[in-house]
Amino acid sequence: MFYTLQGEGFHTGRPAVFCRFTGCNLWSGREQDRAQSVCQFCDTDFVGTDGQNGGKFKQPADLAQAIATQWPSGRGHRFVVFTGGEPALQLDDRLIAELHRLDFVCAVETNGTLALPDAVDWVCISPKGVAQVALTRCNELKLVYPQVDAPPERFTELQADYRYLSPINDYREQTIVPARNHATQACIDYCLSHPEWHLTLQAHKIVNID
Ligand SMILES: C[S@@+](CC[C@H](N)C(=O)[O-])C[C@H]1O[C@@H](n2cnc3c(N)ncnc32)[C@H](O)[C@@H]1O
Ligand SMILES: Nc1nc2[nH]cc(C(=O)O)c2c(=O)[nH]1
Ligand code: SF4
Ligand SMILES: [Mg+2]
Repeated sequence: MFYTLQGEGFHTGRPAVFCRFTGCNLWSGREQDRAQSVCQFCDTDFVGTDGQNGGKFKQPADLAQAIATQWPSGRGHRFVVFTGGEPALQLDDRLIAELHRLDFVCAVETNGTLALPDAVDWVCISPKGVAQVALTRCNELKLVYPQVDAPPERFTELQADYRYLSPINDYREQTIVPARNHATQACIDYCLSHPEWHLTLQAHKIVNID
């Protein structure tokens, strides 16, 4: 868990507590499994619960309280982003209810393959490779581009208020993003010829924050 600025998509620049769940249904998180996985470009270490402010929380209220502790005291505009790993494996109605009680707006970053609690306030789906997207609508669709098995045209039926292309980043580089590499140029070209798609950059990597 960490307090930072949302670096991607619609809410870029917005202060948020990030709560990163362990585990994913599309990759084990082990390097030796990466090449055989459905999702092969993940830039994130989601193995274990020993990360920054990590731990195991038995009750939803305990996790909600730990999240609230991250927020600057006496300040409103509370916003939490559930990510991972794949948060849909663990997120449930009780946790969302506890966070709503604590006045948090709840967002989720998901690969879209699994159902989510209805009460989540903001859903960002980021499809991966051949994995079938099970959700039918979202607030934002944030497609990592290019992906041979997941071209933008595959998602025309998926309802989304906003559609973003996010240049695929070399997973070996956690921080530095070249100003304009091949993937970024490909995103620019696609957006210019398909104006319903907007470019988003991983701003946190550019400015080197969490
Ligand atoms: C680590 S994932 C966790 C949430 C969820 N499992 C998912 O895939 O959306 C968080 C975000 O990082 C993006 N991401 C992961 N690896 C990336 C990479 N190499 N380049 C660009 N975005 C990446 C994902 O597409 C997703 O939008
Ligand atoms: N600043 C920042 N913004 C982010 N947006 C999505 C992230 C993620 O890993 O889910 C992420 C992240 O790890 N850091
Ligand atoms: S990007 Fe998301 S779906 Fe892909 S391995 Fe990472 S956590 Fe899993
Ligand atoms: Mg990230």
